[in-house]
Formats: sequence, structure tokens, C-alpha cells
Amino acid sequence: MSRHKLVKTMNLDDELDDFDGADFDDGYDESEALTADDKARLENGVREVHSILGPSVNVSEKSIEDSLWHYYYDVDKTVNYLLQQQAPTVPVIPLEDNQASSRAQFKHSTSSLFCGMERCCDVPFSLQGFFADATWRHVPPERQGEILIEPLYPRGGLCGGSPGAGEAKISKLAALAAARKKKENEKHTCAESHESNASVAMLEKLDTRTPSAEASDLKGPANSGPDTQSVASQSRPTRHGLRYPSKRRDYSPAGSFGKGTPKEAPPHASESENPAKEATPRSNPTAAPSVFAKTMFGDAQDPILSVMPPIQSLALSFPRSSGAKAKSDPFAGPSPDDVVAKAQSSSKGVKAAKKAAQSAKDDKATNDITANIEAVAIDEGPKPRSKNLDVLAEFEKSRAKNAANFIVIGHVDAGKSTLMGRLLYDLKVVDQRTVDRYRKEAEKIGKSSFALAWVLDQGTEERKRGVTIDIAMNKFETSKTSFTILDAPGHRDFIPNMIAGASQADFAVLVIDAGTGNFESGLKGQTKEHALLVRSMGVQRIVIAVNKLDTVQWSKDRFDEIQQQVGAFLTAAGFQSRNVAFVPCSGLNGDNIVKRAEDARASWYTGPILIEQLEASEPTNRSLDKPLRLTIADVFRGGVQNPLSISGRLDSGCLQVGDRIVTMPAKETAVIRGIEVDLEPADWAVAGQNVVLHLTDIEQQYLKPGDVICLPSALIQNVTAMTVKILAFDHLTPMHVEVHRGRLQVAGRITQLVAVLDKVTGAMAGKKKPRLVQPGSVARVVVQLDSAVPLEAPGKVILRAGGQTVAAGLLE
Ligand SMILES: Nc1nc2c(ncn2[C@@H]2O[C@H](COP(=O)(O)OP(=O)(O)OP(=O)(O)O)[C@@H](O)[C@H]2O)c(=O)[nH]1
Repeated sequence: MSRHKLVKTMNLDDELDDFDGADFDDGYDESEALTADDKARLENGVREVHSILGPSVNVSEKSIEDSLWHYYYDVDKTVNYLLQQQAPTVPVIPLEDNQASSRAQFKHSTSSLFCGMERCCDVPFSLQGFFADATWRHVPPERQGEILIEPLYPRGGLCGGSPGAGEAKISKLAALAAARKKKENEKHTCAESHESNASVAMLEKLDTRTPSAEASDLKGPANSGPDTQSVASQSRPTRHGLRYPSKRRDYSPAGSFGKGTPKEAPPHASESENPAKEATPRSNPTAAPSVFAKTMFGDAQDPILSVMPPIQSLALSFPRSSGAKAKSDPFAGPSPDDVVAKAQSSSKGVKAAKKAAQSAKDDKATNDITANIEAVAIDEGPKPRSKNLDVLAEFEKSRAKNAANFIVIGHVDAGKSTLMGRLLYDLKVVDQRTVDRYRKEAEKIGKSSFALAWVLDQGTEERKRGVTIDIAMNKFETSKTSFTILDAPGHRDFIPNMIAGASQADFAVLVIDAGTGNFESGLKGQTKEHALLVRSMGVQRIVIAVNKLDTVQWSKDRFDEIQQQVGAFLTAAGFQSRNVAFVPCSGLNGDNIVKRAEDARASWYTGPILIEQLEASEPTNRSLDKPLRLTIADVFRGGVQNPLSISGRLDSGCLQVGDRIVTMPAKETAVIRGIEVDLEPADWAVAGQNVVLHLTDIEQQYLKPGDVICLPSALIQNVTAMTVKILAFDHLTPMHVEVHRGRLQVAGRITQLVAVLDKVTGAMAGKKKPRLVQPGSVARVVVQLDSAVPLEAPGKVILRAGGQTVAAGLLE
């Protein structure tokens, strides 16, 4: 292996220090490795090194050869290394390494390096040596230039502070802008000097600090540095005019902060350059005002300022408008930095302008489209005209079927939706294909038993969770009656939705899960609460579907047990026994719903099946001759022709196309441009019917679920307080409650417990103004509402608090 290769793998700086040649002697003859050329160069190199070092430096020939060998015959490096070896404590100025790369430069470089090396060796540089004859802070002036570093004063430029000596070189644009600005500002110099004096006076008045504090705070900033100079030379109090921290100005020549005096400051920050400072005698501790101060306080002659209002109000009184005042407004125009930035961005400006033009074009197009759409929307065709029908006569003529809404209530998972799905399926309202599809889809998410419930539960969330969330409406007809199903959610979280449904119901179907344990838990849960609520809402007839009897093998005993317990409760809740009917059934299998149960175990029941019980419901008592009242259930877009539609049930009265109506509580009028009864277009509608009204001449914001529609001739009143005869389900005290009436919900407070009443006679039964109403008691209370809502007697309301139904009542 060549020795060169070996050396190349070594760290020379480390290895040469220890190298004595011994390590390489073992069985290795150096001379054998040297070529004739190497030998010649080595001899020449030794001669050169000897001549450079001179006789005073005692170095062996072997050392020189070794060094030359290691440095590839580089004489300069060899000399440098040998000198280091001779005087290791003396710092050696490193030689330039530009010769090392080329051995061809060997001869030329030695002569030039000689001088440098000689000087270094003769007068080696060290800080200790340099300052040997100088005590601290008495550096001879002629040497200061060699060791002092220029302090970091604020540089010029976009954000770099005020211009001055020592600033960074600024761009041509910045210089141009500054020159223009300076010219402009010179015009106002006289006025400003007057302002300065006035400001000084203001500052003296405002500053409540001690004179010593003033002096120490104001000394530096006011008296020295480029800041003050900038204040003096510029009328614009930009950020350049703000004071820098004093230690920055007190930068001492020795590089320490804080103790320096103006005298010690570098020449470019000298006081003599500062006219403002010269104008202020040193004995006066009050500094000349900064531009910031002038901006804040303006002219001391100002009568407003003379009374020294708070600084905040002064700041707000800056003149910002154009005109004569704007000239003196220091912020009226762009700052020099802004000018420069603007100039720099001018090339980008063309692009920006193009972009802006394009964007304006786009905006215009968008606006045009919007305007067109609005025009289309606004142009709703000719105003609907009333046919001035005698609606009641028309209704008589139509011989319409008996119409009935019934609400399906019961504890969660009692099987309400499945039961109704089965009813619709068996009545052929829903076809086989639809049910098969639901079954497949339900299977996919592992809820195949809910396929029939999906006929009612259409919401994605409802299907995913397997619970009804909001009232689902569906219709079917028998030979005698047109029914509307209101399938209520059983979960207690959705009781407000159930209440909304109950307000539209003529009678109720209470579904009970007959399964072991389920009936009992349901009774403690929503079975009783729902029954009480519908009764409180005025429902008189109730059909109890004792469901899931297939799970208890159609046990008659179980049915009897349920019938007995629930019957007793319902009678206690105010239902008359002639209005209560029980039907044993299985909604899932379709037993005793539309068809009689085929299961032999169910043969003990021979009474009416569910559909027969429904048909046996009494005809709805239609309040046709009363004023129009329709509580809005929903507000929606009824189609392209009908941008604003509402749905709900007519509680009383009648209406026809072309009628002008009023919505309460907004008291806004609208015109009925179309009516749908049971999804069919109609010219009129009467109480008891579920309708969709297509409206015009009103904005959507005036229509909300729970609002009441009436005719201008017979408005319902908006009330903020009401007296209610309530049945308490919980302890009542003066307390916060939520008042529900159908879709209407409003927060309120029971402010007064007037009296506890006798349940049968309604007469006062206890003492006046009780402090508490016990559950199950009937009482009269006063409720204050947080906002005015349309309510009137004898409307029924539900009071809830903390998620519980606490009372139901009748407005008095
Ligand atoms: N065995 C049996 N299961 C039934 C019967 N009726 C309903 N179910 C099952 O009971 C579960 C709940 O049925 P749903 O119809 O969703 O009950 P629900 O009362 O409507 O539920 P919510 O509306 O969420 O309170 C489903 O798995 C049904 O398949 C029945 O007659 N027999």
C-alpha cells in the first residue's frame, strides 16, 4: 500500500502531533516507496523550508521531510506547521490555503508568503499585547478605529427607523420618496416648531411624575440619537418618531449598555446634529415633545386641550377628514414606507388591477343572476282572487267522510311504529315491494325487525337508531272515515314533539308492550305520562293496543292483568270507561290489527279488532262556526310556484283561496294563493282538516311553527301572562317553566300559586296562595311569559321544567 494512501485516511492535525515515525518503521523501508521524482521534490522542499525558517529556528531535517511529505510538498504549510511546533503559545495568523490545491504554484507562492510570515513571526498579534500599555477605557484614539465595531443603530428602510448617519444603504425608490417627503415637510417646519413648544407646555401640565423621574426618563430620548433628529426633520410622526429604549442610545464605545453619556455616543449620534436638543436647555428636565406627543396633544392653544380631557378622548378627536385640517393631520397621507412599498408593488399593480376588474366582472354577473332569480321569485303571477265561496255550504254539499286524527303513544319500543306500519301494509296503503325493500335495507344494518316501523320512521337518524324522533304523519281511509295517523316518539327526550302531535289529535292509541317486565317498566316510564298528557290536551277517547302478545304466548291472564292495571289508572286520569277500549294484538305478525289473529292461542279474544275500534271513534266535533285558528306545524318551500308554504290543522273556522290572513304573533298579513287538503288541491278547507296553505305577500321570517293563523276580522291576542287551571304532576312552587301548546314553546315563570281547587267541582279546596302544590292536585296558577305569544282560552297548555312534565292545564 502506498504511504500516500495511508496518510490520506488519517486526520493529520491529530496524528502529526504524535507522529515520531516509529509506528511506521516495522518492516517498512520508506526509501523503497519513494520515486526519483519524490526524492527530488523532497530535497528541494527541505532547502526552501530551511531558507524560510533561517538559522534561528532549530528544526531537524527529518521533521522537515516528514512535514513536507504530509503536506504533499507544500512548503507554506510545512513552514507554518513547524513554526507552530516551535512556538505553540503564539497565535499564528492562518495563511491562505490557495496554494495547497496546486503543487504547480509551489515556487511562486513561497516568496509572497515569506513577507507575511516574517511579519507574523516578528510581531505576533494578541489582544493582551495590544492593550498592554492601555488601562481600561483609555485606549489610544488611533487604535480605536481598529477594534471598535459600529453600533447597531436603527437602519433606514421600510421598517428600519429614521434615516441618519450610519443607516443602512436605502434603495433609490426609498431615497426618492424620502426626498419628496422632506421637501413637503419643510413647508410646515415653522408651524411645527410652534406646535412643539406648545406641546412642551402640555406635557409639563400633564405629567404628574416627580422632576427627577422626568429627568431620567426624558434625558436620553430627548437629547440624543437619530430619533430626535428624525423628529426635528420630519413633520410626520410615524413610528420613527416613537422613542427607542434609552439603553439603545446609551451604547458605550466599550460595548456596555446603560452607563454611557451623550459624549460617549458615536459621532453620528452627536448632540450637535440635533436642533431640537439645542433648543432645549440641558438644565430644563422637560424634553422637547416627540411627534407622538404632538400627535396626541396637538396645539396647546386649543381650548379643548387646555382643559386636559382624558387621553382616550383626545385620541378619538384626531382630525381624520380631508381639507385644511387634513394637512395638519400627521396620518393624513401615506408614510414614506407606504410610498416605497407602493412603488415596489406597482409592477404587481397591473396584475392586481386586471384581477380586480375580472372579479368585478364576476360580481356583476353574479348580481345579474341573483337579480334575475329574485325577479322570477318576486313575479308570482297575478294576485289570487277569492271566489267568495260559502265554505260551510260547500262543506255540507261535499258530504265529506268523517275525518279523524289519532295519536299513537306509549313507552319507547312498545311497537308503535311497527303496529302502524302493519296497519298501513294490511290496508294496502303501503305495497309489498316497499315493505320488501325496507326489509332488505333494514337487514343490511342489522335491524330487520324494524322493517315495518320504517314505513313511519323515514328519517335516516330514526332508522339508524331504531327510535322515532318526531311525529310521523300518514293517512288511510276506511269506508266511513278518513284517518290521519300521528305516530309519536316514545322516548322521553322527545316529549315536546309528542305534545305537538297530541294537540292535533282527536283520540289516542296507547300501545303497551305485554312482554314480561316490559309492561311494568313502561308503566313507570312514558305509558302513564303519555296518557296523562293526551288527556290534559283534551283527548277523551283512548284505544289501548296490548301489543307483542306473541311474546307471552297470547296469555289471557297477562292481557287481563294489563287491562285491569291500566284501566284503573286511566279512569283516575279522567278518561271515562266508555271511552276506553282494549285490544290484544301483535303488530309484528298482524294479529288483530286489520285481520283477526289466526294463532289458535289467541282464540279466547272475540272482541273488536284494532281497525274496528278506530272506526268506532265518534265523529270529530268540527268548530266550523268559530273564528279561524290554524296553528302552524311547519313552514317550507312548497315548490317552484309556491316559494312559501305552511302546514297545520285547522282548529276552528274555515278559509278559501284568496283570503287575506294574519299571522300571530308577528301580526303580518299574507294572501292564500293555494290550498291542499290531504295533498289534493282545494278551493277551501274547514276545521278538523289537515291543510297546506301556499302563501304570498309575506316573508318567511314572520312565519314559525307554533304561530297562529287567523283572519283580520277576528285576531287572536298575544299574551305575556296567563291564568291556568292546572293538574300538577309534580310539586309546584313559583318556578321557571316551559309552556307548550302544540308546536308553540315559550319560556316563562309561575309567579303565583293562586289556590288549590277541588278536582270535581273546581271550587277552592284549600287555603289561598299556597306555598306548594302537591302532585295530583288541581290548582290555579299565574304564569308570566318571556315573550308575547298567541294564546286564548280555553286553550290547553303543558308546563315542563327540567325535562319533566310538571303540569297540564286549561287557560282561563
Ligand atoms: N315480537 C314482537 N315484536 C314486536 C312487535 N311489535 C314491535 N316489535 C318489535 O319491537 C321493536 C320496536 O318496535 P318499534 O315499532 O320501533 O317501537 P316504537 O314504539 O315505535 O319505538 P319508538 O317510536 O322509538 O318509541 C322492534 O324490534 C319491533 O320489531 C310485536 O308485536 N311482537
